[in-house]
Amino acid sequence: MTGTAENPEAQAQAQAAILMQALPHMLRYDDSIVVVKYGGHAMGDDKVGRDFARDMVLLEQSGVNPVVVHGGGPQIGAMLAKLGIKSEFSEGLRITDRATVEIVEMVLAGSINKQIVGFINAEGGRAIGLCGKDGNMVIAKKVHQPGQSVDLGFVGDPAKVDTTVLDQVLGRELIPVLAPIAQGEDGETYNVNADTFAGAIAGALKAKRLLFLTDVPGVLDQNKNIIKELRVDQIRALIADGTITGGMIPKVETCIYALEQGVEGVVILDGKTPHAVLVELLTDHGAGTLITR
Ligand SMILES: Nc1ncnc2c1ncn2[C@@H]1O[C@H](COP(=O)(O)OP(=O)(O)O)[C@@H](O)[C@H]1O
Ligand SMILES: CC(=O)N[C@@H](CCC(=O)OP(=O)(O)O)C(=O)O
Repeated sequence: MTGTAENPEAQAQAQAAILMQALPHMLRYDDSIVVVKYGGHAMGDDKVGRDFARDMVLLEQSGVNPVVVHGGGPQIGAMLAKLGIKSEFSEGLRITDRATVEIVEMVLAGSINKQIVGFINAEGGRAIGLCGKDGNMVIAKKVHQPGQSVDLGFVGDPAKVDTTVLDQVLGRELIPVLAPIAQGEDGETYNVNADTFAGAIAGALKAKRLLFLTDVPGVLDQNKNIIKELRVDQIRALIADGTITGGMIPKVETCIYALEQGVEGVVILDGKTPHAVLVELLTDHGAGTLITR
């Protein structure tokens, strides 16, 4: 038995000491923008969703301006399977025909977006759910994969980002929650990879941090140990020697893009670890892999 459980005063002192440890970190991020990409694999069950929402509300209350960009790849896959629509990927991107894009928009901008908004509001925050179409925030252009003959259909990359709507929302105790759906100049709806969307938003907002919540502790070396810090040139070497593969390649490429656009640092971390975002931003320990220029 620790003394604190029997001694409420000592317990309160211990709690106050923990709060004080967070002060330098709160000051560091005060009034700055942190974009958090919440991946479909990191979403898990309702408890994980509620914990994530509480972290966002705590950040907002600490003076940080969080912007959530969510994915939902596994959830789209489950809905397409339920409807009997076959789905395939080419180099990590979902081949998206007209029937598929309707479902993608329904799942991302509809159910997942509103679920996250609901979780944040239930924890005392005020979230506002948007997608790239709102206020022409993101204009997409159709993706053509070099050297590939396959037509990806309605898959887009962010060609233009207009932050007017976000500028209105940020700093007013509202937490924007963004679904990676955008309109093209041709008026069509495009399915945008959530990592790419988050990178474009973080770049346009010149965010202090871009956090990728995924299903691994960070970038792992050949022995599966976490690499705590990486610079852009080291990333290129890790891709070249085969240490970074699969879904991690577009993720780290987005990191490089975001850093080039003026984001100060990008962190890849495990979204299923309780309070991963708070550990990263508000403790001395930190979490995941920090990538800087
Ligand atoms: N060096 C590496 N370190 C960590 N993960 C890696 C590495 N190389 C490949 N990966 C893979 O990348 C995956 C994360 O990418 P992805 O599945 O696209 O994530 P998300 O769905 O969260 O966007 C990991 O689950 C892992 O299988
Ligand atoms: C073009 C493309 O592949 N879009 C993704 C969008 C969702 C996403 O990226 O979700 P995660 O972050 O959970 O992977 C898709 O259709 O799955």
